Amino acid sequence: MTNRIVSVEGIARKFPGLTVFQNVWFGIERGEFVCLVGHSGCGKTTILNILAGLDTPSDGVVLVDGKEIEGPSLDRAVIFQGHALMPWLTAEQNVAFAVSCRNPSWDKGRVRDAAREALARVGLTQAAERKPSQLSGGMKQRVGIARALSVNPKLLLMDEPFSALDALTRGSLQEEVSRLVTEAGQTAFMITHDVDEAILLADRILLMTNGPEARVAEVVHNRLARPRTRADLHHMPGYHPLRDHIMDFLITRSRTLAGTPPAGYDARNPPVVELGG
Ligand SMILES: Nc1ncnc2c1ncn2[C@@H]1O[C@H](COP(=O)(O)OP(=O)(O)OP(=O)(O)O)[C@@H](O)[C@H]1O
Repeated sequence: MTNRIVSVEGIARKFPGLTVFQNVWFGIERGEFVCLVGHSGCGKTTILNILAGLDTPSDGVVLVDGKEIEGPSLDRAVIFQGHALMPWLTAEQNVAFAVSCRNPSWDKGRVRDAAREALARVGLTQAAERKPSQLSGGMKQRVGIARALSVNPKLLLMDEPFSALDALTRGSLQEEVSRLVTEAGQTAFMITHDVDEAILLADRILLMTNGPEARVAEVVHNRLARPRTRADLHHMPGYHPLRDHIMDFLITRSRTLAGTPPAGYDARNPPVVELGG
């Protein structure tokens, strides 16, 4: 008996004259962190949007807790690349808005306390009264993280959440998300272009071939021990073969494997590679 929370079953996304991806199957276990890696245009954002309920597959279905997705839901919170905060509300009000949508019966005081607690978890207590225009890029993204986690989603979805940030801020936020997600046992799905980010955060990394007609070519199980920190990552036994494998995929195999699948390829069970342990 598995503890599968998300089941992606044979999805495709087609536009007139373009099949972006097809026959994509994967699952996400409860408490698992899954990263999707692939080149621009293979359909990563489209897959995330389908999981969010913002887009629908042309073929196939996505089940969350056994039920087909029917649209956006607070069960599936998204952290976008641009923070998507409401500019006229303070940091606390932005989070409080999500908390009150999730818990319509809560009074103002309870909502405010929950919003403050969520901001405290990302180190933003002092900035609660500031509007987004008075916050740095990293702080805005922290508010986005606090807002997403404040609704206790079944699934946290992240579309390159750190890519617009400078390297230092990116590194500290990656570690913070890693800590928060681990502490909460939060199930997460993230798109990234940053191989070290995927290695730092993910339990499993899905490698997609180049589009059009992209597919999940391979699933890498990341066996590196936790906790992981950016500073230690490249000293950990097993890190280099893991990184080399993903880099080799992105540089060469994502292209050479594109198009017709190799003999024996089973889209429901793409090859699994265990690395890092
Ligand atoms: N409404 C649309 N009509 C036609 N083509 C579309 C539409 N939306 C997306 N596409 C195409 O689908 C493909 C996949 O887009 P998507 O944004 O999912 O890719 P991606 O892998 O996330 O890329 P990136 O890494 O650059 O964000 C692209 O070729 C894009 O042009």
